[in-house]
Parts: sequence; C-alpha cells; structure tokens
Amino acid sequence: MEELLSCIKLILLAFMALLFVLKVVVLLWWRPKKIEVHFSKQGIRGPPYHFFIGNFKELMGMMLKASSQPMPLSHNILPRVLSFYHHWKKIYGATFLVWFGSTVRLTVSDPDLIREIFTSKSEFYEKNEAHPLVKQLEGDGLLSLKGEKWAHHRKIITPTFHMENLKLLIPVMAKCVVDMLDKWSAMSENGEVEIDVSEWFQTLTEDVITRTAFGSSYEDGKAVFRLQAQQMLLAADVFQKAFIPGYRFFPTKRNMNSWKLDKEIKKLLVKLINQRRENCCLTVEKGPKDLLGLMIQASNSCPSSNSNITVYDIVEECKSFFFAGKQTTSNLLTWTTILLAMHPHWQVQAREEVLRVCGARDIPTKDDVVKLKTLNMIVNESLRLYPPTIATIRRAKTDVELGDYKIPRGTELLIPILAVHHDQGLWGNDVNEFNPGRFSEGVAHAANHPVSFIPFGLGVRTCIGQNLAILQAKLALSIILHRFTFRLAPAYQHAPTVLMLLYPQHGAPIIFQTRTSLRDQGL
Ligand code: HEM
Repeated sequence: MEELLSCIKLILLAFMALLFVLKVVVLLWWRPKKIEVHFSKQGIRGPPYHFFIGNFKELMGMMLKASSQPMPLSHNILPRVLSFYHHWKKIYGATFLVWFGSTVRLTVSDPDLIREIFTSKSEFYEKNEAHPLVKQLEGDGLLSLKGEKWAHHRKIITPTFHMENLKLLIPVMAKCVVDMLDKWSAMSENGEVEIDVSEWFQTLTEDVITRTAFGSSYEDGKAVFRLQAQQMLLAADVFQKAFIPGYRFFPTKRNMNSWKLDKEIKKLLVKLINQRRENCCLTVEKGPKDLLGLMIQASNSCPSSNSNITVYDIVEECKSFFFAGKQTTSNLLTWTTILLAMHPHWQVQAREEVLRVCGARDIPTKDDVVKLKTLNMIVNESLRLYPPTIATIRRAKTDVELGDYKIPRGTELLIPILAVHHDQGLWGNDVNEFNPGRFSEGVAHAANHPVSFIPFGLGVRTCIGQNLAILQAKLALSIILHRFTFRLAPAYQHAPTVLMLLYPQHGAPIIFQTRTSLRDQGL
C-alpha cells in the first residue's frame, strides 16, 4: 500500500513538473513566436526573439557601447541615447517589434498613431506595469494608478497645479534661486566661477517640489524627500545591473536598507499628516494649496465613502511627486543652461528680453514671467532636443486596431518621444539644430504635424506638473540671465545618456561670470 502511495506521489510530482515545463515553454517560447508570426503577416518585423532574454543582450550591448563613446558638440543625440531604436529602425522601419525579455514592445513614432493611442482611442490602452524597482520608487500614486482611483486622485490634486495657485509660489521659488546664486557669487574669484549645474539644480528643484507637496510642513517634508533620495540611489544602483526576477524580496544588504528607509518614510509622513490634521482644526490655512493639504482635506471630507483617501494613499502620492517632479525639472534646467552656453547668440537675446521685461527688477513678477516669449521658445526647443522623459509605454487592454494594424491584447507600445522630436520628416532639415525660432508661432505650428512635440505626454494622462516645471525653469533662467553671462567650461564633455531620464553623463560644468564684474571691467 505504502509503495503504491509513494508511486502515486511520484507520478503526481512528475506530472506537475511536466506541467511547469510546458507552461514555461508556452510562455517563453511558443507565445513569443506566435506573436512574431502575427505581426510579420502585417509586415511588422524586428530583431528575432531569444528564449527568456528576448533582445536584452543586443539592446544592452548597443546602449553600453554608445554611452562609452565620446560624441561631438552636436544635437544629433538619437544614435547615442536610443541606439537600439536608431539601429533597428534602419533595418526594420520605424514600426518594429523589440523584446524586453519575453515582453513584446511595438515601437510607434507616427504622430497619427500616437494621437490614436493617447486621445481618440485612449480607452483601449492603459499604463504598463513599471519595472519593479521603478515601481518601488515611483510609488502607487498618480504616475501608476489606473481607473477610478486615478481619476479621483487626479481631481483632488489638480488645484495644486492651477496657474493661479502656482503663481503664489513665485516668491518662495525666487528666494530659492537667489539663495543659490548668492552662493555662486560668494564662490567666485574676479567675478568668475565654475559650477556643475546638474548638481545645484537638483537641490533647487527639490526645494520647490517640497514646497509644492508639503506647503507649510516644508521642513519635515524635506526630511521625507531626503530619505526618498537615498532610496533612489539604491534602486538606480540595481537598475544598472542585470534584472533577476524576485530579487527585491531577497534579504540582501541593499534590500534591507531600502526596507528600513521605507519604514522611516512612512513613520515620518504619518507624523506629519497627524500634525497637519491637528493644525487645520485649530487655524485656517493660508498660502498656496499644497498636495498634502488637499489630500488631507479630501480624507476628512468623506470619511465613510469608498473613495476615501488613506494615509497609504498620501504616502504613495508623495513618492510619486518626488519621483516625477524633481529630476525631470532639474534636467530641463540643466540642458537649457548647456544650450544657452553653447549658443551665446540666443543667450544674448534671452537676456535682452529679461532686461526689457523686468526693467530694474532682478526678480520677475508673475506678469513678467508670462511676457518672456523668447525664453519660452528656448525652453520649448530644449524640451524638443533634450526631452527629460525620452519614451513612454502603453499596453493594449483588449485586441485593438491601431491605424491598419491589428494589435493583440497585452501588447506594449513604446512611444520614443526623443525619436519623434528628432524626426526630420516632421521638423525639417534643421531638425538637429538649436533653433528656438521654430516655436515663434506657438507649439502647434512648430512642425509639420501638431503631435510632433510631446515632452509632457498627451491626452488625459498628460503631465500634471508641466505648468510648475515651465514656470520654475523660466523663473530660474531669467534670474540667472539677469546676474550672469555663462559659457561651457573646458572640462565639459557632451555626453547625453539615459538612466531612467536623459542626463549629461559627465555632469554639466559651466563658467559663470557676474555681469557686475563685466561692467566694472568696462565690458
Ligand atoms: C520638465 C519637467 C517634466 C517632464 C519632461 C515631465 C514629463 C512627463 C511625462 C512625459 C508624463 C506622461 C507619462 C506618460 O504618459 O506615460 C508625465 C506625467 C506625470 N508627471 Fe511629469 N514631467 C515633468 C515635471 C513634472 C513635475 C514638476 C511634476 C510634479 C510636481 C510631475 C508630475 C507628474 C505626474 C504625477 C504624472 C502622472 C500624471 C497622470 O498620469 O495623471 N511632472 N510627466
């Protein structure tokens, strides 16, 4: 009897093992091959799928090779930054299949198809599941939420980003910029100083995001974001290494540190929320609306409803804001400063405009900022050539038709924002030149197609923070232009590269000369 039982057990085990192997073969071999056939019948091809790793090896090889090579002072950055796209587009055309492991992605850079995905047929697509490490960082907030919960959060948070509310932040934003520039002036010798702007701008944008998110609880908010910055460093470290599924659950030193940080962040935020709840019962809050205040208000106003906002929701939204708002804006500031240093002619024009609009004021008012049209064009051209977010992804929720293509449910669509912005067919022969003048008639008329400029995405899930980013960039740049002239430092190496966002691989050393010192020298 016992022998019979152990024999049955063995057969069961063998059967389960067989099932497992079958499942693996179906998922990692049969299904990808079926998808390849489905698309090739529609004329869409791509580099062949390899078991389990997909095109990961070739893709990483190309990216690493490109980022290890120097490049000239040119804005033709697509071959370096999105080398795999540039390479395979030449072989397979702009719409091709690429395999990230066993996940298939279809590249879509045709503006008509992009419009379908984000606006006219957006109900058929959803955000894809981010890489687990990215997910850990971006939190369970607006960036990744879906459906009703996303709509509810977006509605609550939106008033923070209304222009009228943001304008109330101008005095504190300007103070942060002035404090930073005072430090630069103090560091200067004979009115000249070399600054790696990429580092300084990060501190600046962190300050502004902290105020937008936490308002009156600024000091405590700062501590929360410090911890989140440490978490980002840990995740960025792993991001550069090979991805092992489930690795984040292993009790490695890195993971344990990350869990500890997570705990501390939650503890701090819960304390902050409780303090704020007590305060708002005692006093009427003044000043601009902030993320924390609005979310606490929403959680107080409907405590029994299903759409109630919990402490967990607030914690996750704070993460989302920090992740989405800080480095994107500092990268925009960094690239725009580099561009103005590379193109002194535009720097002069921008400064003349600032002096004309602001007169004797060295800090623009909210009305001045609106009038800075040349600076606006410069910021747009910077976002076109060096978009901080170089790509975004959507997943088909059902089988869907995209143009003439039949897209099966679950297919991911990769929209290479950088490639759209560098498409000669859309932007003309001077596509790789810095020419802010192309935006003189507004964004809609800058290219051959209105959906050619998408640095903040498109449709309902467009960036909620774009007004803040542009306002902050224009304010900081106008104060810098008022005080300094600047040029690239000899140490500057032009090396745009991507690690989640587009950033200068070897930093951004710039030499700033105070305008007062130039006047003293009679220049
Ligand atoms: C130059 C600066 C910025 C750039 C280039 C940028 C870019 C983007 C892009 C491309 C998207 C859409 C992603 C997609 O459709 O998959 C997005 C969404 C988002 N951004 Fe920004 N962003 C910037 C600044 C900010 C700031 C300052 C904040 C907040 C303080 C912010 C918060 C968000 C959030 C929360 C979302 C998700 C919105 C939603 O899905 O409802 N961003 N951003």
